[in-house]
Amino acid sequence: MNRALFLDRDGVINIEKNYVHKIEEFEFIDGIFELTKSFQEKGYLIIVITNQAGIGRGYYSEEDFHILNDWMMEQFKQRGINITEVYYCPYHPTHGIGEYKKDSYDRKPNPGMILKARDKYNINLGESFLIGDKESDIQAGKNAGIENTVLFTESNMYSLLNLVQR
Ligand SMILES: O=P(O)(O)OC[C@@H](O)[C@H]1O[C@H](OP(=O)(O)O)[C@@H](O)[C@@H](O)[C@@H]1O
Ligand SMILES: [Mg+2]
Ligand SMILES: [Zn+2]
Repeated sequence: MNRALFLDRDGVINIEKNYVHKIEEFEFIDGIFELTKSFQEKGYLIIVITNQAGIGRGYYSEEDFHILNDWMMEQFKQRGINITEVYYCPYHPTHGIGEYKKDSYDRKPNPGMILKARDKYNINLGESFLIGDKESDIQAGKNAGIENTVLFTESNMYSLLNLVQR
């Protein structure tokens, strides 16, 4: 079985600026490359799980998301870090427009995205980690059965480097 580091995107990989959807808006958070590299070196898969209701709200398109996402994955790849997969949920239960107005099992705090990754990559959630910037991220982890959850604030990204040694 595999172990994974599940990462929220906005507020953990990049600075949260409300519905970031353009490359020029995207600012990596200090320490995220070191953190993901240290987990990768310990054999963890790096998997991103992100609510992207900005799509459902009509602020940007799925195409916009994929352009930014491809660019983001390339930045990690250039530093020798492999993001196994990025799961995203475009739906919003009340503010979604048309087909995007939906109460989705994938939308955090629901665990849908984590469970899809578990099944596809044979992940032992009990030995995995999740880092999020919101309580709903942590709840999604708990709802999926991940015990090692970390609510991230700017101050402690580097302190997370020793998470794995323990
Ligand atoms: O990677 P994340 O942190 O799951 O992405 C969060 C953003 O999609 C978006 O989330 C929230 O919007 P909704 O309530 O889901 O519409 C807000 O916190 C926005 O500020 C975030 O940018
Ligand atoms: Mg976030
Ligand atoms: Zn725009």
